Formats: sequence, structure tokens, C-alpha cells
Amino acid sequence: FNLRTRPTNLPPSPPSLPIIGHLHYIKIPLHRTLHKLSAKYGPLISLRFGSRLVVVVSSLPAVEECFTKNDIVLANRPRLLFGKHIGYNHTTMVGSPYGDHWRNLRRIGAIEIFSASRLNKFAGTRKDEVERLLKKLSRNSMHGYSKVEMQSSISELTFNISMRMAAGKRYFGDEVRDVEEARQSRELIKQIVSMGGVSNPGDFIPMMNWVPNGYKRKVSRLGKRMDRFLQGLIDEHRSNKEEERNTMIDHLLSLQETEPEYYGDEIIKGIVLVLLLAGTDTSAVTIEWALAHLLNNPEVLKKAREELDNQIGEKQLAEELDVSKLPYLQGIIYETLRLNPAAPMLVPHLTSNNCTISEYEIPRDTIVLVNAWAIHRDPSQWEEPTLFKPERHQNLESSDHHQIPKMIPFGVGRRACPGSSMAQRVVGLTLATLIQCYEWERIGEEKVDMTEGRGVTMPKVVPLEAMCKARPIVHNIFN
Ligand code: HEM
Repeated sequence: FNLRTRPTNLPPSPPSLPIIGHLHYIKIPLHRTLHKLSAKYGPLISLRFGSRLVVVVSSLPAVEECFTKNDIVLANRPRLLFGKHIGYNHTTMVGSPYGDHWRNLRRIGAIEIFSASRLNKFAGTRKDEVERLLKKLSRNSMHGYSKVEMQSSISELTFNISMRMAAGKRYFGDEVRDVEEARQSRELIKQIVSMGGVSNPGDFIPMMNWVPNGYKRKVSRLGKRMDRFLQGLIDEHRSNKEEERNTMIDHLLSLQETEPEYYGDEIIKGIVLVLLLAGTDTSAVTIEWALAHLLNNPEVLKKAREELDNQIGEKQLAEELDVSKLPYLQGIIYETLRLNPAAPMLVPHLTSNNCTISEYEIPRDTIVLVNAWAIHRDPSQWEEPTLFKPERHQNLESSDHHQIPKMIPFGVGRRACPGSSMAQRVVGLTLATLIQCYEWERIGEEKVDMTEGRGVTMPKVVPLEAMCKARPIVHNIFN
């Protein structure tokens, strides 16, 4: 970090140590640690993670400046070792630098993956997976309350949905075609997810990458294994054309035949990778947190159930598109994303040029972290910010910051999440049917523990357990 080129007007900064800079402040969960620092030093702070300059943004007006006038400058991503080894040398949609390649991926994504018509093609798959979960819950709860562990059931649901959309395979539950393949792939992806985030000191202190270290070896080995797994899926589909299948891999392979320059194997592998890594845990933790809030707020659960009974009735299951008729349920989802955003610090951005934010000078190549978690709990924006109140989204007044919404769980600007509508379909359908089909209660008198654990998607530290009892609709539909 060259002091001579350091701008004089950087955002305020806490005292730092030689070489490591502010890395010693970094404790898990990161969003809470950085929130504490921002409370002391201001809504824009500058830190040094080893040799890297990092700016943390923790107020809505500053976020507005970032993603309106500075949106292009901030549309880059830092090159972390994870993206090199797992993310095909920074060429996937999440990790790619801003430029033609990224624009091309977003274009492909908007048309071929995330458009309403492509998502509709898989509505049956998502419905089938949700119904399997509902049936599984009914095993012991048809005639009385039984205890269920929801964390693993929900993450299996979202993983099966992504795998079936991508490759037509289930890796959890019944009808797993190759049990050993499923076991190995689940284990591989679990290990990869645990390596994400800003957990590698070598990303910030380059000399740590010069010596052999555990992270580098592990991430490189996992990257190779993941590539073999993804290539295996593609080859299987390529050699099995006659089998009638409607999966993303088949669709992308058919586009490869007509436009091979855009749809190389590596692009297809990158798309499947992103679907599995960015699209499963995020939705799963959102559903789990939402259910936890409902258990702690039975009056909210009651209102949601009344809304479902009035709008959908007790004879048919809610469908994905019904969620638009359920404003209170939508309020529950927004409120969960406000208090427990699955990407609490968004995804790190990188400045590709010098810029100014709140009159501070931000040099080129600065990593910018946005603390969405802190912004969603800012008392100047939200009344009683820590309370779970879905009503607040019913007549949400427009914020003073007209160019961006008051809540940013999916980010804003060019790099905002392209999978938000898929996420909203999965989360909406799952929650609607869980509420429609079951009575839910806490295991005991004590409130559900809402502490956050380790991991980039802000999981619950204690896996959610609950008591559930089938409502009459379950007898009508599944008997
Ligand atoms: C509740 C669920 C989800 C949440 C809260 C969420 C949140 C986010 C956030 C905050 C970002 C970064 C925005 C930024 O850089 O400022 C992001 C990026 C991204 N998300 Fe999501 N996401 C969710 C679900 C999904 C799903 C289901 C998919 C795909 C199937 C997906 C795919 C992506 C991709 C590809 C990017 C990178 C975009 C880019 O860099 O251009 N996400 N998401």
C-alpha cells in the first residue's frame, strides 16, 4: 500500500497495524463487525485489508451515489482466489470483470435462464419438489403435532430444484438415480460453499500466496473436482440426445450447435455453477429465516393463514403466480429480506477508476463493500427497525432517495441479482404452501434463536426445528 499515492481525502479510518492493516478487526459475522465500526467512524469508512484498500458503505444516501452516478465505475469485481480456481478464472457471471464478456453473459442470462418464459418452463419442477417436501412433512403429523428439522429439508428442496432445472437430477430424497454420485456432488458443493466470501488472507496480503498454504491448495483442488463434475453433466447430456429432457443444459447445448462462439462448454459450466452456488443457499436461508420469524410472531402467522384461506381456499394448493394476490405474504418475505438479507454485504464491488462518494475520494482498484444488513436496520429509515412487522411494506412511503429503493437485498444497478424473480418464486411458493398446509408452533415456550452463524449467506446458527400438524387440505390433497 503506497502511502505516496494515497489520496488525502479518504473516508475516515480506525487505527491500523503494519502489514495486516485492519484485518485484525474482521470478526464473523462481518456485517455486524463492520456495522460497529461504521457506528463509530461514519457511514463511509476506509479500511486496509493487508495491501488492499476497502471502503465500506453503510447508508442509503451513499449507496444511491454508488449505484447511480458511479454505477459503471463500481461495476467491477475484485479478483479473489476463489473466482480464479472455482469461477473459471473470473469468467462466470458473478465474478467476471465489467466488460463485453460480462454483458454477453447477462444477455444470455436475461433471455435463456431468468426470463419469465424460461422460468415458467420449470414451474412444474418447482411445484413437484415443494409437494414432495409437503408430503414428507405429513409422515408423522397427519393427526397431531410432530417435531420436524427444517434447515436440511429446505436446503435439500432448493438444491433439488436447481439440479433438476439444470440437469434433470435429484440429489436428495427419493428417485436419486446414482446414490454415490449424489453423495459425492453434495459433499463437493458443501465444501466449495464453505470456501467462499473473503475468508482467504492471501487475497489481501499477496505474500501469503507466495508460500504454499492450505487455502490455495484446497481451492485449486476443489476447482478441478468441480470442473470434472460439471463437464460430466454436460457430456452425459451431449451423449444422450435422444432422451426427451427439458433441462437448462439441454437447452444451452442446443444453442451451442447454432452459436458455438457464444455457448462454449466453459460458459455452460459457469452458468450451471452459478445456478448451484448463487441460487440455492440464498433462497433456502430466506425460507428458513421467514419460518423462524413466523414461529416467533404467531399473530403474523395467523394473518398470513387467513389471507391464504381467503384468497386460495382450502381445496387447492397455492401456485407460484398466486403470490401476487397475497400482499401480506409478500410483506413477510420483504420483512425477512430486510432483517436477514441472504447476501448481507452484497457481493464485493471494485472501482475501475477514481470516483467520489459523499465528497470523499475513492481511488481506482478499491474494493467496495455495501452493508445492506446495516442499511436495512437504519433507524433514520425504519421505525422500530429490529421488529418484524410485515405491515410496514403494505404502504411503504417512497424513500427520500427516489432513484433507489429503500431495501436492497438483491443489490441495485448493473450488477444487481439477475435471479431475484426465480428466488421470489421459490421462496413465495414454499412459504405459501407451508402455511396453507400446516399449523406451526415452536418446540417450547422459548423463542426461536435468531443468531446468525458463519457463512456468506448468513445462515441461522441453530438449525430450525418446529412442531407442525397437517391442516385438512393435506388430507384432501395428498390422500
Ligand atoms: C433470496 C435469494 C437471493 C438473494 C438475496 C440474492 C442476492 C444477490 C445479491 C445481493 C447480489 C449482488 C449484487 C451486487 O453485486 O451488488 C447477487 C448477485 C447475483 N445473483 Fe443473487 N440472490 C438470490 C438468489 C439468486 C438466484 C436464485 C440466482 C440464480 C439462479 C442468483 C444469481 C445471481 C447472480 C448470477 C449474481 C451476479 C450478478 C452479476 O455480478 O452480474 N441469485 N444476488
